[in-house]
Amino acid sequence: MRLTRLFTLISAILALLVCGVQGRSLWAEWRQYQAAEQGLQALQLVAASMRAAEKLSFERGPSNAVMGDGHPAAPAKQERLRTARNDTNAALRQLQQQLSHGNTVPASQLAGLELALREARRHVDQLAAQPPAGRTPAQLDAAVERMYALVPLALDAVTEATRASEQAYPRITRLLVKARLAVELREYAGRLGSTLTAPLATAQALSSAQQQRLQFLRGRLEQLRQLIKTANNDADQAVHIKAAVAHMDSDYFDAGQRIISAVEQTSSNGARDSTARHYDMDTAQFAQRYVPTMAPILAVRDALLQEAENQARDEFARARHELSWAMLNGAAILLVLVTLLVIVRVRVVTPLLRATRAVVRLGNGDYTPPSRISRRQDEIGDMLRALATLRENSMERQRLEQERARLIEELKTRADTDYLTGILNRRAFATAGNLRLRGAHEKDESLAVILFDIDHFKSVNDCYGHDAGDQVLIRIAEVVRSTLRDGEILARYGGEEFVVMPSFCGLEAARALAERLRVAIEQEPLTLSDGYILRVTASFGVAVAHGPHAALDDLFHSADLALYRAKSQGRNRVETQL
Ligand SMILES: Nc1nc2c(ncn2[C@@H]2O[C@H](COP(=O)(O)OP(=O)(O)OP(=O)(O)O)[C@@H](O)[C@H]2O)c(=O)[nH]1
Repeated sequence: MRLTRLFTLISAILALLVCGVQGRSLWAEWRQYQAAEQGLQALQLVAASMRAAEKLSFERGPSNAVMGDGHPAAPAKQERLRTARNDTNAALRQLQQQLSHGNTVPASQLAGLELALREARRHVDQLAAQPPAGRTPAQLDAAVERMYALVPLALDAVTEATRASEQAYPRITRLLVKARLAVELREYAGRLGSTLTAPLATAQALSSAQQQRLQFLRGRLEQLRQLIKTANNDADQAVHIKAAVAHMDSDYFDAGQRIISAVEQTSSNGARDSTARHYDMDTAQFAQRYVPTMAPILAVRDALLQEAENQARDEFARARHELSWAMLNGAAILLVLVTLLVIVRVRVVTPLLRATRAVVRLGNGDYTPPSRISRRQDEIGDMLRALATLRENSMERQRLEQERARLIEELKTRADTDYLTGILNRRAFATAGNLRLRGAHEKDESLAVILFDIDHFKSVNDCYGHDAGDQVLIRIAEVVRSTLRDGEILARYGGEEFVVMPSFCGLEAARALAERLRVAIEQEPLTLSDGYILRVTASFGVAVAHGPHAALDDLFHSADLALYRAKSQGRNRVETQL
């Protein structure tokens, strides 16, 4: 696999892994954050339902007052009932709104409560519309019971919501339970007071059923009080909760209960149940004194709810904080990863690839210099510099090899070339001659050799100097060369002696060529460097070889004999072998 592809693959896998881990952790934090948000909403819902329950509890007092009054009831009592109902309606509306905003509890759960409330109010209004004599105790009890049943309905409507907030914030479960216990306590305290309403209104002693009810309610109240006071965790021992509980103890369980006991005492003072009792207060005065003592119970509820809300808000803030951190953390890790990958790519992979390409180019003999020289001080920089050195060395080696080849070629040329005239020397001619002789054998052709020698050359040297002799030799070679055609070999055989090997031909053709050369030399005026013009002649010996056994030396020997004859017969002539 190519390095770039491997790097891309590794980068992708790493990015996926990191994104996966970060995404998982972010998802968990997000779920926690959402649960905390929902739990907070549910908690507010619980508080709203408890306040609605409180208003329903309050409504009972004015309802009882109207049912216990004449017909029509006193306007002040009617007004109090209207206000209480409006308060209840407002509290229920608020609860309804919160239910419809939050997703935790369907708003339809309030429908049962609203139906029961309408029914309870209808009964209250029906009884109030009748003259007091027409209101039977059973009807009154039924109306009161209907009102009693409303509070649990209100509390039950948000049971689901309570669970949601408990799930989100398990630590505050006890606080919510105790807040609900406080609501119940307030409810039972109200019922305790209501139990005395009839005896006070009729100035009668408490019936035994009423006394039993009082005992039951007192027991229940004490039970609830102890449950609220039980220390479950640090949260419900918060200072303001303890202060609220202490206030409830002194105001309700002390002062409030004394009011109840006083009424009870007066009731039990008479000899017979049927005897009229002279209570120190009527129902209104009783309510005026007793109802305020119940207020601290709701203060306990509020303190518990407040503490629960504080803790929930802390948890929510913590969840939000954790989520922000997780997001920040994830972004930072991704940023670091991307930066690292970019650094590795830019600082390692790309230079490596560039170096690889450069090495491949070097291997192919391409010595194109790099676009820029690396100034890096790390290992990659060392490698790139080593590569530059390798390139320079390779270039130098190539240059040396080219020089060597050129020198070899030059040496080869020099070894085959006559230093003075530039034509082939005797050695090269022997090589070429033997080659051609073989060709002649193969083609069954004749091969001729023309040997010629400048006449009286010694006197040229003697008269004009050795340099002039050299110039004559050079010019003679030029003249002969220009006379010959391609394929006809010319060489300097030694001293002032030259040899020509024409293309495959017979003796006559060779003789004719020798004659042409003789005439060309004879007719060429040779101008020396100092201005002298010389004319020289040459004598020619021609020999021909044919057949498979011909040898170059024999051929030369024959030509030499012919040349000798030409010299001896007067020079400037052509002689052929005999
Ligand atoms: N300048 C010069 N002279 C050379 C060279 N090679 C040989 N010679 C001279 O050529 C001369 C040859 O002389 P000889 O062999 O006596 O022949 P010749 O004077 O040409 O007389 P014939 O051949 O009999 O006509 C000698 O003086 C050599 O020194 C050379 O490369 N340059």
